[in-house]
Amino acid sequence: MTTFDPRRAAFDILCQVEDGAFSDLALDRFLVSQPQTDPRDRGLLTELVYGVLRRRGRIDFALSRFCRQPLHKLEPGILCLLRLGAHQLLHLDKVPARAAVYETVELARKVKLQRACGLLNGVLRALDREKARIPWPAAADPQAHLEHTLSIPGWLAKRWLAEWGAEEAVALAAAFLEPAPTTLRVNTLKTSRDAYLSELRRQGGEGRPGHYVPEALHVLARGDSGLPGNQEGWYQVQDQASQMMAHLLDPHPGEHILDACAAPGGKTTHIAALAANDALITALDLHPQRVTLIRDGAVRLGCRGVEAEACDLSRTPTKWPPESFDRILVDAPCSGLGVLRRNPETRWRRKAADIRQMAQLQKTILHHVAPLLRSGGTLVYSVCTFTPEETEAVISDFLARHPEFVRQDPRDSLPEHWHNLFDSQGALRTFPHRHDGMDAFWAVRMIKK
Ligand SMILES: C[S@@+](CC[C@H](N)C(=O)[O-])C[C@H]1O[C@@H](n2cnc3c(N)ncnc32)[C@H](O)[C@@H]1O
Repeated sequence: MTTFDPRRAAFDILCQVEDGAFSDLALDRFLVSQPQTDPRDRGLLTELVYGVLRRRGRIDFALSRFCRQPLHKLEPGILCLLRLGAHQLLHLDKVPARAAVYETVELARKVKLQRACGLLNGVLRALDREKARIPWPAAADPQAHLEHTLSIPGWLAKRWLAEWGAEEAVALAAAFLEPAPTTLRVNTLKTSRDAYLSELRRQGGEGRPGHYVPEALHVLARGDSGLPGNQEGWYQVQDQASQMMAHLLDPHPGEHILDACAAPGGKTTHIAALAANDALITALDLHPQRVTLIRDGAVRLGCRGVEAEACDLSRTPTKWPPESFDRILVDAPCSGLGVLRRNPETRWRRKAADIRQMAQLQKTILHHVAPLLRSGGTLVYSVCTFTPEETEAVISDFLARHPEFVRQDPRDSLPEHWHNLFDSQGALRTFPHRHDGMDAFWAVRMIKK
């Protein structure tokens, strides 16, 4: 077993994220390149990267009390080192304070920022001495509590308070600070959930069935050799909320189905499995390199009938005649605020203007796919966010422009224990602090008259 320096790797990955990389992809890339390494180093690296990104608001609140310069005036590399050191001091019980300070100063030397050693030493030691006396804003001041204690950017905190009220906004923010569960969709084309769980246990792991989706399995512990059956296509890593969308679409064998925004293909391959591998599925995505992921996934999972191709649905699609499809899923590009646990940097990247832009794109995509659905066909619109602009407002706009569609309350056709996931308008809404740890998704089912 080889070793690597988790703090150095975390620094490099956080710098990449600062330059626009996605933390989950950058972390995966690094971990895949270091297969034979100590699980404790891998664990610390993951904790450092996700922890700093999730708790940045709180870390900065603490640092700004001890740093004479405003944080935004610091060199990005130095600020990154300060955040790494502060996260260890504030949130990692298992790292002794002396080690957190010493290792951060040493790291500064390794990354050629030795000129910051004095600053790092001074600020981190002061933080360690005074950390019990930091006046964290309490829930009585919900805006400050959300921003500085729970690390929600100010503009988002303001929106959540207006939309949800203080108690719910705080509960949601707290849930988004926790790591997301590892949830699998067991591939029923190759095995069953019971058989997979038995195999996981046989190899020293542990899991528990998802509460809602019959294929969902939460992994509680991995065996020594990881998860069984990756190459064999026994599973797809997929949040349980995401797994609900193919069930909402309700595909049947023999149908022609359009998955309009399909990459990397989690829902496409689920649709294939639910249709007993006997549907023709046209899977589109804007980005050709992401279309490759759909094809690779379909091969690994043994899905037949998947035709994946690049297509920009912000333009009118001309390849398919009207009424070509029996069912359409629009799993639209969105602000992604429902998956903050998995993409923690999203909270710092998103701007209010993005939400308006996304909503416009979602309306355009829906408008362009509407003619492709046959009369009597089913259209499901889903997003992994919960802003009113990208959910109810998109559907109101769509139904006003397309009176040939009606909303359908799907509860009658779904298991009874799903019913509490629907609001009074028949929209599916999931939240991590309420529903079996699921990501926050929103979806509606519509029928073409
Ligand atoms: C939420 S993701 C889809 C996730 C996918 N359904 C799954 O379950 O694996 C949204 C997708 O929309 C794609 N997209 C963005 N703009 C698009 C456009 N104009 N036309 C088609 N696809 C688009 C993105 O590339 C992205 O892959």
